[in-house]
Amino acid sequence: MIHTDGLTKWFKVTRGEYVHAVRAIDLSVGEGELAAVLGPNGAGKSTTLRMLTTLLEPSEGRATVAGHDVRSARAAVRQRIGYIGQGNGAGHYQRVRDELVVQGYAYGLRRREAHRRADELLDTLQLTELAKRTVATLSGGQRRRLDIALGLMHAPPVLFLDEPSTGLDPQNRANLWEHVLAVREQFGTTLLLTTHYLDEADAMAERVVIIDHGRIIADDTSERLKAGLAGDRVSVVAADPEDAARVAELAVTAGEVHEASTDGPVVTVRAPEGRALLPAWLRTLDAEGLKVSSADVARPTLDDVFLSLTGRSLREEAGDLPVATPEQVAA
Ligand SMILES: Nc1ncnc2c1ncn2[C@@H]1O[C@H](COP(=O)(O)OP(=O)(O)OP(=O)(O)O)[C@@H](O)[C@H]1O
Repeated sequence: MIHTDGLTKWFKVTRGEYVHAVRAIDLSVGEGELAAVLGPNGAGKSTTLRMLTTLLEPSEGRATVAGHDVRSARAAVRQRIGYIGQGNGAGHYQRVRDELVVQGYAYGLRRREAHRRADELLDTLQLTELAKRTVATLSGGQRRRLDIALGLMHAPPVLFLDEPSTGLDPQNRANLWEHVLAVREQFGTTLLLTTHYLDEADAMAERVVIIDHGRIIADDTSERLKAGLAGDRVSVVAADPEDAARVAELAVTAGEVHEASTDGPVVTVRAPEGRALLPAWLRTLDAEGLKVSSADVARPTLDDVFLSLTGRSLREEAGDLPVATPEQVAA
């Protein structure tokens, strides 16, 4: 549904200086997939989305969405996508249902179809009770749901959402996600969204694309990214700190282990399958007569993945991209 080949964007900032916002991105998202694009501030997420939605012309490379080229078939792409940007699209003084119907007309729906679709979306996004309220009276979470409904009025097969949950409290974020998943379930929509929230991408998206400095640095299921790059963190606390070195040695005999470290009585290892390693490790320790006071397995997070790829934490704000001369951009 979404394919890019060397998709690139640079912006001229001053004479002779450019920001290389997106660098040769190759991405492929299949029909009905839900992919989250994750990355620090300024990584190039919005710029990528804006190229895929025909709002920005790529500097180089190619992209097709729903089978049409974003450069040469902009109108065809626009007919087949919904885009919910970071701003709020709905007018303030219109009633909710009217806003949807007018949007339907803008996309060329006939009266009956626009009304039917508006009611269907009000139902899916649990806005029916608010249908007669003016947009200005809605809460932040309700407005975000209305934005999604607006983006879906013309039944696009692909929906792009740029940071849909930013600014919402945790309860409203969870609620929004329920609705995004319901949309996919009901309409089979392909969804590509950007988010800052690691936990959200982890829990909801089946596919996580991590962008840093305009490049894709990881693209896989969250589970595989975490298992392959970070591994579970397994800790055992020796009852006697003198045993710590021996406890660490025995971890290796219990299963596959990467990086072992000791800190006083605490022995920590990384393991691809922590939940399998820990009982085997404890059995080995028991057989050797070594006493343990506590043990723990922590699943890796996407932040661990980002850290192991870049040496930085995704939770820290990334600085702006350096500007470059045209020669550097070309290189
Ligand atoms: N019109 C523009 N002119 C110059 N530079 C731009 C322009 N638009 C974006 N940039 C720069 O391109 C880089 C990527 O920006 P982009 O908005 O795509 O990042 P992002 O990952 O979406 O960030 P955020 O999470 O903060 O929204 C940034 O360094 C940004 O300052």
